[in-house]
Amino acid sequence: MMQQYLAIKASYPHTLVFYRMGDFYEMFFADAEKAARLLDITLTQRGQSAGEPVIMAGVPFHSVESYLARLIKLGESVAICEQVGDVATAKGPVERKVVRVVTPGTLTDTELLSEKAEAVLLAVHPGARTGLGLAWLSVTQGIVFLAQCDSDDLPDWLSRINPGEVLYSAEVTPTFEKRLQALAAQPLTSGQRTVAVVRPAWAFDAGLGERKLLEQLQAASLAAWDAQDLRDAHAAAAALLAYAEHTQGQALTHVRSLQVARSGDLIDLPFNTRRNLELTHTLRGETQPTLLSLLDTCHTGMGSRTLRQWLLEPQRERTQARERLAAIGRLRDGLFQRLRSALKGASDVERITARTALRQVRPRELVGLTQTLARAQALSQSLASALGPEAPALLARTAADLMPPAGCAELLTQAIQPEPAALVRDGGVIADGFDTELDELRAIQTNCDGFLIDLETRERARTGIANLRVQYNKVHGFYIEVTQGQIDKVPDDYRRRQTLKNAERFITPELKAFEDKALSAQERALAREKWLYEHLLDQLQAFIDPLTRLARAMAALDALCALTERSLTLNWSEPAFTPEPCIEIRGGRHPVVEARLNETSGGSFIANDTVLGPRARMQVITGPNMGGKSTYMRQVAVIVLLAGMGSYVPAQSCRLGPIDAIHTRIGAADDLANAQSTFMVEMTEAAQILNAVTPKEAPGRPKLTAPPRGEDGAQPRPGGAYSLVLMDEIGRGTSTFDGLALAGGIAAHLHDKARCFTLFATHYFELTEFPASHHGAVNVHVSAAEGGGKAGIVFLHQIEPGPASRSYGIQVARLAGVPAAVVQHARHALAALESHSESSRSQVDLFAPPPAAPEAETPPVVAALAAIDPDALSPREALEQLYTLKKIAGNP
Ligand SMILES: Nc1ncnc2c1ncn2[C@@H]1O[C@H](COP(=O)(O)OP(=O)(O)OP(=O)(O)O)[C@@H](O)[C@H]1O
Repeated sequence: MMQQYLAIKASYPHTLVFYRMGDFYEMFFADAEKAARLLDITLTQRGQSAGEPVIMAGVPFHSVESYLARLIKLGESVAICEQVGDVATAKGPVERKVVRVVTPGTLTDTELLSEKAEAVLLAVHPGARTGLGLAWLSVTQGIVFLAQCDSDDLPDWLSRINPGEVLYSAEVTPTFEKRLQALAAQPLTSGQRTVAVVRPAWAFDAGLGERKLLEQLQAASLAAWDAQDLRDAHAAAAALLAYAEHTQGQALTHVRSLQVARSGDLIDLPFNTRRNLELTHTLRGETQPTLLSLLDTCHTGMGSRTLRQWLLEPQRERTQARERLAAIGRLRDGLFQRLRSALKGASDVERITARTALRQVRPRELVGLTQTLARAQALSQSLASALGPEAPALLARTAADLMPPAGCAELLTQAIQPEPAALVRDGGVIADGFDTELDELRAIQTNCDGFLIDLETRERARTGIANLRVQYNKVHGFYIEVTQGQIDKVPDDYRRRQTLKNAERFITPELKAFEDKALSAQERALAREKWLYEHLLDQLQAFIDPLTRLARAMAALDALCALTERSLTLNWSEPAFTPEPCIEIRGGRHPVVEARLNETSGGSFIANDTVLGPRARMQVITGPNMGGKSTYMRQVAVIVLLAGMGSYVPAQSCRLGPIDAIHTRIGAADDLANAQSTFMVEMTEAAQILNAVTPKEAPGRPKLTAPPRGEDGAQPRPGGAYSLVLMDEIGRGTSTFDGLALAGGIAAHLHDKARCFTLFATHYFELTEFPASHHGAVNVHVSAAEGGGKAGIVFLHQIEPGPASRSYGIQVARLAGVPAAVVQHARHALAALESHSESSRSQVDLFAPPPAAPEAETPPVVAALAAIDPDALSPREALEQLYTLKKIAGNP
């Protein structure tokens, strides 16, 4: 057995091997020690192998899921090694095989997966230059995604893809490996870490990847997806698919879709934006209150996952958003309520379908699927009939896709018992009446006594032996017992089995046949059930594609119903998209802050307008601390994002031009782990934004020399899109002058050179002079009133035109409970500072561009050289010129 174990372990050197022995999964040697440490289970020793004691630790098979869950959470992978041979006939140890490998990126077990999030596997392949090929998939979702990106953008892609595992080649450069390992070790927004897994270099073969993709998609060319040239991504896909198949122990027949993610397709939401806007996690890493937790009133896990994806991956092109808005518009008239009640309690068809394709599906999941197919059919019909001929396209498609494939539900109902056992190996899964042989085998078990009584009666009548008895014992099995006195009446077809003192025992061909059946009936029934279940899985494979479509339609409908419900409950309105660049919001609110105020009855949220367009593309926002600057800025970004995903928005009205990215620099967090100071983090983030929003000078195009000014200054990027930039108190992490100078420089750059709408909140009053010299900028302030409350200040949270008159920092400090003596001291010091600064203030133009560097004079020797035309010179003249040049250069 140890030999068998060691041979298996050799193929999984870096994975814990769970080796099935009876009712336990055992681990040996180093695996046992590791598992004992991680799971806090007991280590034992038994026997010897190669002269060493065998150290082992085990977990009971019936509770294996909870141990697996803990190990996966710790980033471990586990190979599940089952007995596959026949225990009865095996000589030596029963044959065993690893049937699947459970890894963080390829989970399919419902028990191990979060209902609301996908487990994603990613493969990364550095190309010849600085590009990277990416390929990723969630095994339960069945879509392969491909992308090629710049190496510098890897962190943003990682944060967007949120993989549980990332695969890379053993032959990447040590620098790249180090960088990837470091990125993987950083917690994602979700607080989850990624496990980086090294795979052999040959697994990353572009040709192989393309072939595998074509095989999965059953297509002849990748051109239909415009993916034929993504060689680095093909290489990544080769490793991705091979690894996923390796973990599932079989082909991924349900993976039939491909999507190419191009960086220009989506509204960019860099890591900082996702974090600062608290889209899926709060700044503290909790899952609520966040924008997603507010939006997600879905009734199914599939719906929640879809909603999350819509939120995090809004498209720049607005067809999709328009379709969703049209669908919500139609659902709002009460239709959504009827549909939702049918969605409640629906099973996770998407995951069940994937598990069916992977032949891992459990009987009860199939019962859930059967019931959900009935719901889907009802949903499809009621949706189609409610919509009529003028249906929005998305809803019409959804209704069509929700129609279950013909024959699927019938097959399942006929095949599976209404309340089956949890596992096929326990029996009691296949329905009565589905298979004659199984029915017979079951009948033998249940009707055993009846058959024996019936046989006894018939044999008594046939032989005339009144005391003939049909009986059974463990040693001899079934027999017919006839007392010695009646022996002469025994018919010819009776065969003697045993002779006793007073009686003879016989067997007949009929009884022998019954015995064969009865004795093995239970075992055979179990075997038959297993076979029938496998056969059922074969038949179900034909339904995988329509079931996948049905699952996606159901998930989309659930997400749309949730958005509809939110739009009504929270009083949101439909955004309008316009081709010209603008952000015009009337009565905008921050939905999460508003919800919190409602919950805590902390007053009502004050709605605010925002108007940004080519004439006013930057707002310089001033006002007291606690006044609501951050809230206002975030609310604009959140509204833009919600509209981008195709949701109604928390505003009275909203008109939006094309937006290609949302960048945020808010708050300052020390990155102690990476030894970066608050100020360093602040500047790094600012630099990233400035680089991202500044159009790159394409070779051959005229240089952007003078900063463009006035109305024509900032032109939209190709495609007419602007980025939205939120800058909150930039420069505050250093000394006042440095900070102010940097803030002024950054504002000027964003205004003059970048293609963006900017909300620029600051405490530097000097910056309120910025709009005077920059025509695309305006001052706004959050209002506060003096005199009210015990701190002498009331926050009105209203955005008003013009700069703030003062900052109220001292009042806020008092409000926060700073001792009165300190507040008094500060007031005194403030008065002194203000009078000093008034008197010594010199006119400094903070925003003037630096003087151009003086033109370097052309050296005389170069000028002389330029004047020479070599073709026009005789050899002698050439020699003279050479002497002259030497003289000019000062060499006699
Ligand atoms: N429009 C609003 N209506 C009602 N309450 C608001 C509004 N905006 C902000 N608030 C409340 O004021 C609090 C402070 O807001 P916020 O953090 O946006 O202020 P701030 O001006 O950015 O402050 P600081 O300059 O200190 O960062 C919020 O937590 C919220 O409770």
